[in-house]
Amino acid sequence: MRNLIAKSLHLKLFLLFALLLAGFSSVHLLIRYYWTLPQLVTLEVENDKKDIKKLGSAFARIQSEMQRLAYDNAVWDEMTRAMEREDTTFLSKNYHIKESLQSLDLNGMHFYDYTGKAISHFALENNGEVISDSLFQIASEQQKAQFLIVQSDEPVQQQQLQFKSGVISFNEELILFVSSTIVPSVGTGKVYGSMLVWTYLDDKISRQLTEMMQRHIQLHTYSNLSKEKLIIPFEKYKSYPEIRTQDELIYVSFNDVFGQAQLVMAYKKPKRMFTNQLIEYSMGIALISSVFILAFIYYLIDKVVINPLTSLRRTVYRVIKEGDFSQETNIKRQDEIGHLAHLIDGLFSTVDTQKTILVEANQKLQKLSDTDELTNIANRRALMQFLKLIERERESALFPVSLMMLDIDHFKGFNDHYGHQAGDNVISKVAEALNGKTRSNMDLVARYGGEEFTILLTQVSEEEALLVANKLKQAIWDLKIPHEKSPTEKYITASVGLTSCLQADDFEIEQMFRIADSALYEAKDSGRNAVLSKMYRKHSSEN
Ligand SMILES: Nc1nc2c(ncn2[C@@H]2O[C@H](COP(=O)(O)OP(=O)(O)OP(=O)(O)O)[C@@H](O)[C@H]2O)c(=O)[nH]1
Repeated sequence: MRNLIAKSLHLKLFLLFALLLAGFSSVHLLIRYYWTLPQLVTLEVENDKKDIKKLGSAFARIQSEMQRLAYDNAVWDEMTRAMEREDTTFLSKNYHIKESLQSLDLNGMHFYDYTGKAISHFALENNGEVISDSLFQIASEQQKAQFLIVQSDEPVQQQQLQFKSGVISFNEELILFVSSTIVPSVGTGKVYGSMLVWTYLDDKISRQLTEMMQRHIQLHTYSNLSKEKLIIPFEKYKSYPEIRTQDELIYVSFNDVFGQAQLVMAYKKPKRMFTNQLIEYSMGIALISSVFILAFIYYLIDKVVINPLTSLRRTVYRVIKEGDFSQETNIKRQDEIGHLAHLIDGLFSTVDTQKTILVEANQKLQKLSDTDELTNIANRRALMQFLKLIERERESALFPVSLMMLDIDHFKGFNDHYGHQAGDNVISKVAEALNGKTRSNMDLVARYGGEEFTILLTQVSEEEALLVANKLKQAIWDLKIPHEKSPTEKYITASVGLTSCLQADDFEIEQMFRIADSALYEAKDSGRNAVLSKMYRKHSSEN
């Protein structure tokens, strides 16, 4: 795997992006769990506490409204007089009116003297039925002590107006009450008794609270609720680290006048400003968009950098493999990759030019090494190469093949008489004549050495070869180069030894030379300016 990565830019890039994605996700998760979520949770707890505080205030407001109502009626001189006289008729006529109680959302209105003795009372069920035995009429002394203010045998002479209010339970019914001392209209003085108003803690109150809180508030009795629920005592809600549980509702308990939790208010817990699901979605969306963004960046880098580099690499590889430096990268850009491609094109072009120069130089060198300097015809080396080629390509249609050895007659005498330079000129002229009388594409005229030539004929019969040999001999005579020192002729002449190999299988280079040489020897011996053909025989068959 490491090897694969080391070799591929694509893989490196892919790995880098995978790392980026993993890094991004980790950072996102860390921020989420160690910073965002705790902050949101703290904020949520704060908001829940604010709600509970608001709930407490709303409940207090209901109580203070009842208190105002009690004040409006209790602090009235007419009332003090009626209380003094224990004028129940006055009280009944003015206060014990069903409609006014209902319109005030009250269930009961009671008057007591300063000792706590009930003087007049009026109480209604919610359906409008009069309660004959008012709960407060039959209340115990202990209970009375909680909701009434004055209970001394002696009348209190001078006292400020006083209130008591709270929740109390009677016969498993929860009741909200307010009691007020009855004092003259100045708000202070002799206490004539107490007035008490009360209401069931039921739907009426729940509706009022719902309206004030702008959210549905249910009322429950503490003892009716499952003990598994988290019920937060209103007095302690501030110290609670968490308000929420798995429950749908938040429960807040309020104490009765004895300090016992009696009333529970419940409301649907407000929707979180955040939900885990929302954060999960955001994480998911962030991850998906990151994948897309990284994929797009990957695509861009691939298109802009890696692909052009790959194309460059392929071109360079192909050029090296094929050895054809005339190719181009075909990348036309202004940036660094464009410059690199331009440089590579330049390099290719330089190599191509150098190569051409080298090839030409090699060709020239080849030609030089195959050419005789004096005569400009093939030299012995080229001749031998051609013969070896024939030997190798036996199957080819070159046969029959004839080999002639041609030697200028009495050349020593010519040289001695006319000088070496003149001798050179003769050699050149002879070569030219031989070349002119042979087929350039089928035959080869080579200078074998000194004043000796070899003529190789392909695809000719023995007879034809003999004709050619004679033609060549005649061509030299026809040059009519005077040779005063020749004992045989007045012009330069040559002798030719010839042999022809008809079968490819019989062809042996050395044997060809041997027989042609021997024929030449015999031609010379016969008086020169002669052609002598000798039958070819394979070396092995000769023996
Ligand atoms: N000018 C010149 N002379 C050469 C060259 N190569 C060889 N020779 C001369 O050619 C002569 C060859 O002489 P020989 O081999 O004795 O034979 P010949 O005098 O030609 O007599 P035959 O061959 O028997 O007819 C020698 O004198 C060589 O010096 C050359 O390149 N230029």
